[in-house]
Amino acid sequence: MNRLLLRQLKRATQLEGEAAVERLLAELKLRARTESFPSDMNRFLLGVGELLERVSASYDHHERDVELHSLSLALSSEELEAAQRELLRLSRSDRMTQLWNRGYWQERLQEEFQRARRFGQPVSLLIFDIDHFKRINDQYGHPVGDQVICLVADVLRTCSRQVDICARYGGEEFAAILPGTNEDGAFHFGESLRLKTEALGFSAGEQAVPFTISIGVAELDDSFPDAGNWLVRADHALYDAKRSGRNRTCRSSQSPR
Ligand SMILES: Nc1nc2c(ncn2[C@@H]2O[C@H](COP(=O)(O)OP(=O)(O)OP(=O)(O)O)[C@@H](O)[C@H]2O)c(=O)[nH]1
Repeated sequence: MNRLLLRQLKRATQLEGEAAVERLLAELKLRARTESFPSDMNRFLLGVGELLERVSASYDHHERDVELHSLSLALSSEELEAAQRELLRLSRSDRMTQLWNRGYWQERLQEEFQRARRFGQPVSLLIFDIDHFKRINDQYGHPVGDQVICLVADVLRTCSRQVDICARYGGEEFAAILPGTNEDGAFHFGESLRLKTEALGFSAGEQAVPFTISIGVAELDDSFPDAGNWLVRADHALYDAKRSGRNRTCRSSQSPR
């Protein structure tokens, strides 16, 4: 409604906005019914009253429309944000196991390296792979190999803490960053993963499919120049575990440098 009219209304009724319009309507209706008003004036006032009511109803209707549209806009922006979050999660996940993928894990490795250097907290790396996995594929077929990969991923997921950053590093190889964990803790975690995996007892049809994992752990220490070197140290420990007979956990600190 135009501002001049609203100002006049306020002056006449001592009220503002909707309350002022309502007071005016009530007043018009009352006066239009009194005998002292000439009948054509009555009709005119009733007409003005109806017009004002219609304008006010249509205003309410539009206001409701605006509210509904704002609500649906808010909803669609929420849906958009949820879709973006889901896309981001997918771009960071490994399709087969739902663990983090190698690319995202490597980003986190850099971050955790910087964080540990900055705050001096212990942090360890754990790398492991399934022993003689090629034989599992060759003997039982690729789909069984895939199932074994998923079972090992489940063991890793269920044994790890919420703060641990676990990934399928590639093929049958896995990696985990363990914040706040020293080498003893990482070794202990590795051993529990290894024993749980060994005890899984998976079978393909009638045939039991035994499988084990070999693990290397490395706690970050001041002598590692960068995150890449830290990874190499854990990899060396994994290599030691393979070389010394598989199905075991080896520590980087005990690897020949
Ligand atoms: N089923 C399946 N096989 C895979 C996948 N990714 C890699 N592989 C296979 O995993 C096997 C890994 O073989 P190797 O690197 O020789 O290792 P390994 O046989 O486990 O031997 P060690 O590690 O020395 O104990 C290869 O045959 C790959 O084809 C996958 O997603 N699914």
